[in-house]
Amino acid sequence: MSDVTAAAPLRQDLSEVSDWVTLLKPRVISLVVLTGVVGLLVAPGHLHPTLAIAAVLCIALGAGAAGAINMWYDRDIDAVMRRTERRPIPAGRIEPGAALAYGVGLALASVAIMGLATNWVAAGVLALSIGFYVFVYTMWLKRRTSQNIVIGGAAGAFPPVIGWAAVTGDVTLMPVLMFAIIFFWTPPHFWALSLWAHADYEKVGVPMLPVTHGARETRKQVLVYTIALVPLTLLPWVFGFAGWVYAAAALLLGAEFLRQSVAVYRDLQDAAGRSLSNDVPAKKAFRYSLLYLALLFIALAADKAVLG
Ligand code: HEM
Ligand SMILES: CC(C)=CCC/C(C)=C/CC/C(C)=C/COP(=O)(O)OP(=O)(O)O
Repeated sequence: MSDVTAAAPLRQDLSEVSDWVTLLKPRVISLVVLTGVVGLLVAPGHLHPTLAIAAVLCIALGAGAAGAINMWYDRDIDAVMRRTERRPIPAGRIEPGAALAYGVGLALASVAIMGLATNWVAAGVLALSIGFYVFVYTMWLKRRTSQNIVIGGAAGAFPPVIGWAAVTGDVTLMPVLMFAIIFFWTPPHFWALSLWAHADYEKVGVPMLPVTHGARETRKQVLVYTIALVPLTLLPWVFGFAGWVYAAAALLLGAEFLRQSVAVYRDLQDAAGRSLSNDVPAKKAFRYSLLYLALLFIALAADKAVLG
């Protein structure tokens, strides 16, 4: 057998593995894991490093499992939307039933291992967030209301609470503040994206805000939530959970997020109605939203490392 023929099965195996990884929405998980790790780092107390690693893996697996079940449920609309048509299920590379079994199996395993490795409060919040993403967001609200991502978005706000609870076994004010920060960050994050991705959602009848209320209202809501978010991010400092390192970072990062959201609001390209697919301010704001949340949470951890 020539080298080229011998390499073909290996290439196929690797691409199959990569499809199973894609089902977990790995790029989204990276930020979920970052916020979960920061929850774990800023919590008072100590968790054995092996158990801390297990807890982080469980957050990643649980979030990934929920993503896989989301892709199983949404396979009909994913097949029609350009952004998602090449995903493993609509592209026919993974059987829907197999993806569902994989997602449910990983979800159960992640919750069980979290409970055994740390405590059942952390495991319970992990189960709640998986349930929120799968049942509340994906199955109930996503196709029914333009407020889908506001209410359902709570799912993505739980990871720092899970990280905190893995160390302390409780949920107090600081993890609630971290939850609130991600909760208010989600609408500008998603609605900025939806301004240029609205055609896909329109095509499949998913009632995202630009589809139901138009681009102008969406731009306003991006700004309104960013205005609410920035003072909220200062509360960990106000309540004494974080010091000046975090407060300075929150102010600087927030000022830039506000600047970007004002640019999204002021953009008049769609004065007549719809946004355009090359909506530059909205694309910039979406990309910045990812950097913003990452740096804000890194600042929280750095603040604790520097100031104790
Ligand atoms: C209901 C809440 C949310 C919705 C509807 C949403 C929706 C989306 C969508 C549609 C994308 C584009 C994905 C793609 O390229 O195909 C995206 C990207 C992303 N989201 Fe969200 N998101 C939500 C919450 C979150 C949360 C809570 C996090 C993490 C804390 C997060 C992290 C990310 C990341 C890291 C990306 C970039 C992925 C990439 O590079 O492809 N999202 N989001
Ligand atoms: C621990 C745990 C369970 C965390 C939850 C993780 C998380 C980030 C939830 C929010 C979700 C998200 C990426 C929604 C996009 O779904 P969509 O179906 O609207 O996007 P799509 O069209 O790209 O599939």
